[in-house]
Amino acid sequence: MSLFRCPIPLPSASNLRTFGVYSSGGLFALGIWFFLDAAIVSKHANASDVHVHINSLEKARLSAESFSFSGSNDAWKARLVLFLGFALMAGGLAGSVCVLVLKYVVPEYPFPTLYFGVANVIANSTVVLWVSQNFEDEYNYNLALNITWHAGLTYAERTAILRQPGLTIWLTGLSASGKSTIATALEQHLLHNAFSAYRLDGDNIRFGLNKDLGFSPEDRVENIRRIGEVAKLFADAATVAIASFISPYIADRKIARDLHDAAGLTFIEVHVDVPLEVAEQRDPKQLYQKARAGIIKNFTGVSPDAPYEKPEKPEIYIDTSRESVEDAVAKIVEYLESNGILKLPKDTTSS
Ligand SMILES: Nc1ncnc2c1ncn2[C@@H]1O[C@H](COP(=O)(O)OS(=O)(=O)O)[C@@H](OP(=O)(O)O)[C@H]1O
Ligand SMILES: Nc1ncnc2c1ncn2[C@@H]1O[C@H](COP(=O)(O)OP(=O)(O)O)[C@@H](O)[C@H]1O
Repeated sequence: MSLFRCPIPLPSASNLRTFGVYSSGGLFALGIWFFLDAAIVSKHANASDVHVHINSLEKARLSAESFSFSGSNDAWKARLVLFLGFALMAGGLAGSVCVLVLKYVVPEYPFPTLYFGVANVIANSTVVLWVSQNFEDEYNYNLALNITWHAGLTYAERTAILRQPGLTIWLTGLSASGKSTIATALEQHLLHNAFSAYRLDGDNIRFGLNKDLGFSPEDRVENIRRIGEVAKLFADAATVAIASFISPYIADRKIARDLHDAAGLTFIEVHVDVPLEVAEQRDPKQLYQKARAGIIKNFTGVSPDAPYEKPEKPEIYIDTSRESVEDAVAKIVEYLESNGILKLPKDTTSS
């Protein structure tokens, strides 16, 4: 039993000893509390599991440096810290097993004394299992797909160089509500004011990227999923992506929004509203006429199987039966300026 006695003589005063026992217990409890607290905070802030050890490092940078000796060496530093962390945890686990076998598994120590040793092993094993499980999932996933994230410039670096933020302005509404007309005018207005802007339009995208998709509910879901991803790339490239799609389903627009939120990019939903009768009167492509005649199936707002779900809380609402195209553009620009998203020069006359 003298195996674990400290070789350095310690003060023998009994209250000093008691103080030592309680302080080490307190420190242990504090350590566990900090660990759990950091894990919970990390979970909320990063929406993923344990990031406690490498929170101060940018994950994209870490992955990009996986096979490189250049860069800031963050990856190597993180690996060293992780290696030491895992080595300490493994040492802790091995130590707890030794203590259990040598100190507690003896006939004189039945339950509950034996429980101290067992609890020590369980505590150490749980920490090791939990941490390794969380790291393993992510690396296995990337290994299985054989892909590595390559980070170049960060979004912050791009926007600083280009001196403009990236964002997505998402126009949703019935066919002929005025989405394309407003999107075109807005794109021109921003470009004339030296902002990079690019319009992604329902009709146009279906000539290329999404030419394999029709208007069944499944195809519309896929259409919006792809556009959400593309718009996010434009926004990440420090451009104003102006997406004008019917995008009839609330859930799909939310997916596009969440994608931007997760990347820290601004997403502004604009409901381009119009009464169905007004849209039908406009009917610039005679699509409503064809839908009423039964020539076009699944036509949004007309066919019972093609509903339009209005946004519940769009950032901007425009009723094009009451507001002109110029009013609509001014309203969007006003929103961008008053929310500190873009600042357009005051003296411009171009639109
Ligand atoms: N069945 C049916 N329903 C709705 N729209 C139809 C349909 N068939 C063809 N079109 C033309 O396609 C344009 C809408 O494409 P989107 O990609 O915006 O639609 S969706 O978001 O996937 O619902 C739409 O363009 P806009 O009028 O500019 O909205 C129409 O020109
Ligand atoms: N206030 C308005 N805003 C937008 N378009 C309008 C407005 N008033 C009339 N229009 C007309 O309505 C039609 C809308 O067509 P479009 O922009 O292609 O709509 P969508 O892209 O939603 O199908 C155009 O012919 C446009 O000139």
